[in-house]
Amino acid sequence: MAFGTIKNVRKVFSAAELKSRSSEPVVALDDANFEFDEGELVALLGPSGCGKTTLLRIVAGLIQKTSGSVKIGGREITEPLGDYGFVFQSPSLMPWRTVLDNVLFTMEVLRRNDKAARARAAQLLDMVGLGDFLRARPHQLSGGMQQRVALCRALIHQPKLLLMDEPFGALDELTRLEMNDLLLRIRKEIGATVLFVTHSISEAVYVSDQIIVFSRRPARVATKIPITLPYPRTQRIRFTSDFTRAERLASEALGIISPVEAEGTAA
Ligand SMILES: Nc1ncnc2c1ncn2[C@@H]1O[C@H](COP(=O)(O)OP(=O)(O)OP(=O)(O)O)[C@@H](O)[C@H]1O
Repeated sequence: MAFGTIKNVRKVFSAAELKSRSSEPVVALDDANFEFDEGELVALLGPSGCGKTTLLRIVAGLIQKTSGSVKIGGREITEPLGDYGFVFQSPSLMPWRTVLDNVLFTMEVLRRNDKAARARAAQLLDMVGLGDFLRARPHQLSGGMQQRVALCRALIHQPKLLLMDEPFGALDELTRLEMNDLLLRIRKEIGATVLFVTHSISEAVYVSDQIIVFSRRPARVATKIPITLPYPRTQRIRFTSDFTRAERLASEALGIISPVEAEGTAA
């Protein structure tokens, strides 16, 4: 049985939720359907405003769906899911706290900030290459380093599910490539299941096992693209025909190129 099942999920933001009397309801998601296995990394790709963030928030139980079913680990999500980590586009670190204490924040909220938690935080920070920055403050770190701290904060309580909302979207390209490799390495070591929202076709192909391509709002799943590129993946894989084929399929699904054009290009 699949670890996660998204079935006929629809989300309409009512005029009341929009906090404006004159607003029309917004259909953010219309009949989203897909499944994923435990340990899988699923990239969610789609045009801006098509409801990707909304879907992550529904999966986390932070907002209610209008209809449909979301099951994680066999359980229907009707309230905030305890066992998940969330990484946003902005690292949102607390500037007055050290790197270590930012990571431990999750454990404070869970009232599990003990010696073992501190040891794990230090171990995670070491794993992402920040072992020498435990006592640093966020302003002393680059954007990529701050996002590594945010990743450790999301993983400190060993969640089964990691939700990532354009986590590397604000980084320069080289840092982003590095973070893609870091994500692949961390995921191998930790074994979490990941739902990963991105706007980047090549990032989606590089990091994922499956790409779910959404149509324009109201979003439906346009295509599911299995990514069968072998592991371990290194940047060189971007220059293989299997990689460019997956990019082409995603570009077609997004309507960036037509299938006919794509055939012409390939010839
Ligand atoms: N809390 C909310 N109240 C009302 N409407 C909302 C709310 N959150 C999202 N929406 C609307 O739902 C639609 C989908 O938004 P969402 O942020 O999920 O899209 P997205 O695909 O993540 O976009 P992007 O890629 O630009 O981040 C948008 O039209 C947005 O205005």
